[in-house]
Amino acid sequence: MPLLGCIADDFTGATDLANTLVKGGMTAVQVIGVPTGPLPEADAIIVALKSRTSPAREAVAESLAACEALLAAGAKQIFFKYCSTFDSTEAGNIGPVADALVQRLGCGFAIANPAFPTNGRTVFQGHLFVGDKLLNESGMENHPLTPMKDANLVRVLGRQTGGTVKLIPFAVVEQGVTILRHTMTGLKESGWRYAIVDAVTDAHLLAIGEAVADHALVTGGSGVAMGLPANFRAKGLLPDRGEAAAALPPMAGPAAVLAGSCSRATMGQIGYARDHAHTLELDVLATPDAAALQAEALAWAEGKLGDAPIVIAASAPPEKVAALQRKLGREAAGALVEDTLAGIAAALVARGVTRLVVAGGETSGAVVSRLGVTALRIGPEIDPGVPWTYAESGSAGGAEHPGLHLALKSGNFGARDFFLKAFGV
Ligand SMILES: Nc1ncnc2c1ncn2[C@@H]1O[C@H](COP(=O)(O)OP(=O)(O)O)[C@@H](O)[C@H]1O
Ligand SMILES: O=C(O)[C@@H](O)C(=O)COP(=O)(O)O
Repeated sequence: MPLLGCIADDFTGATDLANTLVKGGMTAVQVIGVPTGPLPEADAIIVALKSRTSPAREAVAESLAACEALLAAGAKQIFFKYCSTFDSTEAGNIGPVADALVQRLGCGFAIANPAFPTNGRTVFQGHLFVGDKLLNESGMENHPLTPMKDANLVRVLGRQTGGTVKLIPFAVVEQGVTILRHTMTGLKESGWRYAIVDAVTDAHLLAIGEAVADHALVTGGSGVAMGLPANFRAKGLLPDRGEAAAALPPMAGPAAVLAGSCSRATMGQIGYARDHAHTLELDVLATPDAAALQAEALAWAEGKLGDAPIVIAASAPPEKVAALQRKLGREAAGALVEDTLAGIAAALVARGVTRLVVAGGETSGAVVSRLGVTALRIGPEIDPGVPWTYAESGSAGGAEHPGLHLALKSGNFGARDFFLKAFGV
């Protein structure tokens, strides 16, 4: 029976959250899509949806279905995971999904906290910073699907929800768990639906995590989940599992990286790979045709597969992304690139690739879905927020595989040498 039931709005976000929970000593399994059968055994189940950019009604329906499955399995607390850069549009989906979960759980109130200080995301006076930049000056204002043009999260969430949003400021958070707990209870009793909670350090997140021990619903990034394993341990529900929580089968076999993220960190990682690995950069604008791009990539990969990773990227700078979007429309442009990379992934697995890094949340959703993977066990962390995961043997995109190691890298996570470091190169 899972202790914590999680609903993540994209696949990299799900592994990021799972990674935090595993580091806190919980076993975690990431389930792909709304579960239809019995859930695997784990302390935390993370249902990975691709709902960040889908129409709000679909995102709500899928999230509620996931919530039902987690509650039916016995989950004691529900966590709604979204991006540490609060990726969303004016229409949602953070507000609509959170509203639906608050209503389903009958809890009236939930915190909203995307902070992840280790990766430079902090919230101060309700404003989200990425490093020393406000969110809307961090590059996220150019995101292909969810451009973030306002750093004031009280305002951003306020536009997406039918409820009300209040700030719990730094000065309150600094006072620690007891004051935080009272403040949250007070807000709930006064009819506020959400509190954006400031957090600048891990110590703040641990205090917030402890203060929400008895909340039916917690919403946020993976950072605020840091404090949750200790709550279950304090209640005598979680044994000390130590490093065993992150054990995966040994890794071997041909390696590849597929990048569909246009975020700054990924663009830097592609730049590094250019000098250190076989790297192909697809020009989607010149050839906006999935079949042709796949044929180009597979012909290029011929004879290059081995222990050192090959890197195939569709990523492009903002002006090229904008040009493709003008030509095809925003959604169709994203879908074309996702379809291209998903097809390449399936073909590479059919050619024996068993270790795969995918850069980008939407991209990971497309790739993992095409591979037909249904569950990922979470293993050791490569860089903050990005663990190796393992999918049991099965058939991926029509080809049998002996088990796949996958690392789903959030667009903006990872050091510059991530694509090689992940494989120990
Ligand atoms: N060259 C390109 N032109 C237009 N869109 C692109 C291009 N390369 C990637 N994309 C799209 O940009 C989106 C990036 O989103 P995602 O994979 O979630 O990355 P991130 O993790 O950085 O948010 C995807 O839908 C992807 O298909
Ligand atoms: O919280 C985060 O930043 C990540 O877990 C996440 O959700 C990233 O999404 P993508 O940038 O779309 O990969």
